Amino acid sequence: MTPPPSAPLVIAIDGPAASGKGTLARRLAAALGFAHLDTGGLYRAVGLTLRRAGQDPADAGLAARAAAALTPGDIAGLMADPELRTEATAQAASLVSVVPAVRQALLDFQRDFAARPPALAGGTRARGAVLDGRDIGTVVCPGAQAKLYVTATVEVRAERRLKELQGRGAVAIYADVLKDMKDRDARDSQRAVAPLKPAADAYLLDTSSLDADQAFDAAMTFVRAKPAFNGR
Ligand SMILES: Nc1ncnc2c1ncn2[C@@H]1O[C@H](COP(=O)(O)OP(=O)(O)OP(=O)(O)O)[C@@H](O)[C@H]1O
Ligand SMILES: Nc1ccn([C@@H]2O[C@H](COP(=O)(O)O)[C@@H](O)[C@H]2O)c(=O)n1
Repeated sequence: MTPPPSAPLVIAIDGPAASGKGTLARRLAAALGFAHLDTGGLYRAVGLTLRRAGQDPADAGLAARAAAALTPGDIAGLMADPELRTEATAQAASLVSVVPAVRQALLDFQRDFAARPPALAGGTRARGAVLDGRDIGTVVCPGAQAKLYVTATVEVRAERRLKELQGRGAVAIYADVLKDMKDRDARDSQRAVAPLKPAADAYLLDTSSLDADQAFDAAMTFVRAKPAFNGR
């Protein structure tokens, strides 16, 4: 008889904006044959929905209603929308993310992804899931087999975001990007529910002086040393 497929492994990656967690999460997922979920995209989807409707993302009631109404189909569409990646949408996401009912509405989607990761491109079964965000190791997947907290100085992160925005043809000024990043860091780490913070058992990875390859190598060494990942 064929043994049942083993439960998917989960890697939780948290950290502040532009620390490189998304880049790292995508690379780890590709290397391990895992599915990847950018959970920031979910909060951005709520923020963008409100902006498009001309509604204030700081209005807790409207934000909660928008989050509860989002279907998986809406999420897939919004995740592919270029406007999801703008700084205005990032700020809207940060505003809606302080609302407990918004976080609750998005929790099942994230936990379901971790428990039943979707098939990879080509239809291959994913052997696990990598989720990146702010509260994955602490709230969404506290039982994750590997947890990383990726960080970098705010100045380095603002430089990275500036380059990224300019690379996309956006007009951006370093001082504005730095200020937005500081505002978002403060709101994300000081909110009452699920604030940005490392899980007690997370591996702290400061990428301030690491390039993306070096960050990936360090993360892979950490993950492979975890008993659950032996042989992967
Ligand atoms: N170690 C690194 N060194 C230099 N640049 C990096 C590194 N990691 C990622 N980058 C670049 O920095 C930018 C931000 O990276 P990324 O999107 O992975 O960050 P993030 O933490 O997921 O941000 P956000 O939370 O805002 O989505 C991207 O342009 C990416 O290519
Ligand atoms: N698990 C998460 C992920 C994100 N947020 C909020 O969304 C904002 C945008 O996230 P990005 O990763 O795309 O930058 C972020 O600033 C947080 O406010 C969250 O609360 N929890």
